Amino acid sequence: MTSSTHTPRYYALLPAAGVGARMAADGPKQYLTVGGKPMLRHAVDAFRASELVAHTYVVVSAADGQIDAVLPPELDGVTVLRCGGATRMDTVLNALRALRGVVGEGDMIMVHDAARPGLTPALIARLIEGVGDDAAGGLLALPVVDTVKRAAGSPLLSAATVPRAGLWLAQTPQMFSYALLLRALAGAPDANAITDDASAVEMLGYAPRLIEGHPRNLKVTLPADIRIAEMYLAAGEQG
Ligand SMILES: Nc1ccn([C@@H]2O[C@H](COP(=O)(O)OP(=O)(O)OP(=O)(O)O)[C@@H](O)[C@H]2O)c(=O)n1
Ligand SMILES: C[C@](O)(CO)[C@H](O)COP(=O)(O)O
Repeated sequence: MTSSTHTPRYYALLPAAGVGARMAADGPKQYLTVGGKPMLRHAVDAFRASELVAHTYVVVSAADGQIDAVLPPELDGVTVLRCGGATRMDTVLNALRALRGVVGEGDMIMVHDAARPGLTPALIARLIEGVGDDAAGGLLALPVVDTVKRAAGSPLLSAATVPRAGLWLAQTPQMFSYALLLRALAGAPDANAITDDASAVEMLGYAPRLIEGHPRNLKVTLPADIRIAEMYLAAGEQG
């Protein structure tokens, strides 16, 4: 699906209002130090280093007391929005509503987890190039390489093997036009069931492009992920 003669601008939007329950740290995981700086700062710096990105918006909760130390107000190219919601979807939707009239309807929004510190300008460029002018947008993702089991029972049993052909693991950034993403999230039935932006867009009948990402762009979810993220950051490969 292709459309439009409008030349879009590319914006980054980072939901950073989660509590990191699965990390079970002292505070929200986006502020944990990974490879020498806060996790969130790695993600923001990848967008700041990309010449393709017009501006970066970071969305935190109204009560957040740590953001100013990580992203000082004078930092170029970044604006903090204090409108985080109860779910990731709510956080992104609140930010899109706050940006109405600030970004154009046809401009492209790259939504990226604050908890993915391994993003690089090369991966951002790959997403933008891969999506091109496809009106359905697209996302970074990785093909599943392991054998996939369906679990059942207690104790857990391997009830079936799910064919992995055609299965991909969604990463971020996920990129859509402002208008499409707002329509998708505003119309989505259940914020708790929408774990990524692409799933809301799919519900409108669109099929976003899958662009191969890189393992270094993992989401830091569990404590053991910190070491893996640090390994990729130290290796320096751009993805
Ligand atoms: N209400 C929420 C929930 C999540 N997020 C953000 O969405 C991304 C998704 O990552 P995830 O691992 O789900 O983060 P948390 O919700 O913090 O983690 P958990 O589910 O373990 O609590 C993170 O950048 C997180 O800060 C958000 O902005 N607002
Ligand atoms: C958006 C995401 O990171 C894509 O993999 C993921 O869906 C976040 O979901 P989670 O269930 O909160 O980990």
